[in-house]
Amino acid sequence: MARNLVKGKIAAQPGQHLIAIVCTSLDNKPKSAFALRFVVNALYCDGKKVHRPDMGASRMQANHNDSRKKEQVVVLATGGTIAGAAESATRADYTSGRVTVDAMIGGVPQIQEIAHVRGEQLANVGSQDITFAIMIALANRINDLLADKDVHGVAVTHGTDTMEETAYFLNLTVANRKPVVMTGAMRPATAISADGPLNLYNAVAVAADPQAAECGVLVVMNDRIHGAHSLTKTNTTSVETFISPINGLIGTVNYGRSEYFRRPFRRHTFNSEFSIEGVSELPRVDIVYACADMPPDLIDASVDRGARGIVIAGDGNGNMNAATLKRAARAAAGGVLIVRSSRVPTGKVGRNVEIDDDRLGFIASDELNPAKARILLMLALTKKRSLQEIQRLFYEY
Ligand SMILES: NC(=O)CC[C@H](N)C(=O)O
Repeated sequence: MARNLVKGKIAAQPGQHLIAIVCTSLDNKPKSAFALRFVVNALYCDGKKVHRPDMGASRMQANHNDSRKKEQVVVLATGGTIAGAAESATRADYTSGRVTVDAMIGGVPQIQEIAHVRGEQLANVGSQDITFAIMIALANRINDLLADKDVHGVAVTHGTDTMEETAYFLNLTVANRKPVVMTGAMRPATAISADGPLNLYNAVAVAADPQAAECGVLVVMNDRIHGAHSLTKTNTTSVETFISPINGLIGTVNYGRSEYFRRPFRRHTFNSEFSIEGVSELPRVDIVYACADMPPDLIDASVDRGARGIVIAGDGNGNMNAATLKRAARAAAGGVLIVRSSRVPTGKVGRNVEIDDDRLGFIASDELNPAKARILLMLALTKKRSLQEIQRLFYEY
């Protein structure tokens, strides 16, 4: 493939350092504006290479699937509403994980026009029943598949309830630059206006798109492309359920045509320091949800049950009442890792704001919600690490 180096595109924004992007054109002789595609290879900030490609530096061209050769994409199915079935097209009650991967792919024959697609059934459960054993099997299978030079990308179908947890787990444990794209549905396969088929079509299109490489694990739902670090589920039934409240969308995809706005800033996949090679189980970490006048002995219950870490879904900026704070401090002094996250869906939890983390030996979750903070802490605890090192992980991933 011809490589045409374009140097010195400037994308400075008010308040930012000047950033120059070195781009490689994938097409030496563009026939139209749409045929031009760029992959950002490296970013330079004040003359120094920035290893984590930035957010918002440039808006890339929309892709153009028609002019591209068909790539091989493997769909790994785990269940969820996308594979759900109801008694009728208008019933709200249904059962997740009824439709097989072959039936899902067969239901969208147009998908074979954008990629060579084949499926594998890894599980078939509602995502409330996803286990770490399934997540580990999924990460291992993705790592194996992506090591095959003929596989361009992987799409994973999954229930939406815990999709953000599996996405974040894979973001830390898949060690490859190729696209990994998760999708699901809010309406079962049998419903009027089921959203699963178009979501699957769009997810496969993104998994076949060279621009989706090095973005970490992406989630494609309802025409939006989210990053695993940022996205969260916000509505119990609506098709517009996922938002990325902290860092915003990675891009959009409309009938298979994607457009990218930014790249994830945090470390992931190919530059993650985590590995699940040889790991079959993870240490226990519990989540304790804070509320007014909460009973403090929930902390003791977790400690007594052998939790190696506790994530507090704190009020506001990771707060908890004085009685709980006392028990959490006692647990921390006994070697249990205490991470302060928040039950509030947006905003960071910073260190030493109303609680003296330095004195009590606590960790602040920074941008991670409780469910994702738990996953990071579980992976962090697979190896001996100091408090400072674990706090660093919360700033970097
Ligand atoms: N829309 C969905 O996928 C949520 C339903 C189901 N509980 C699941 O997570 O699999």
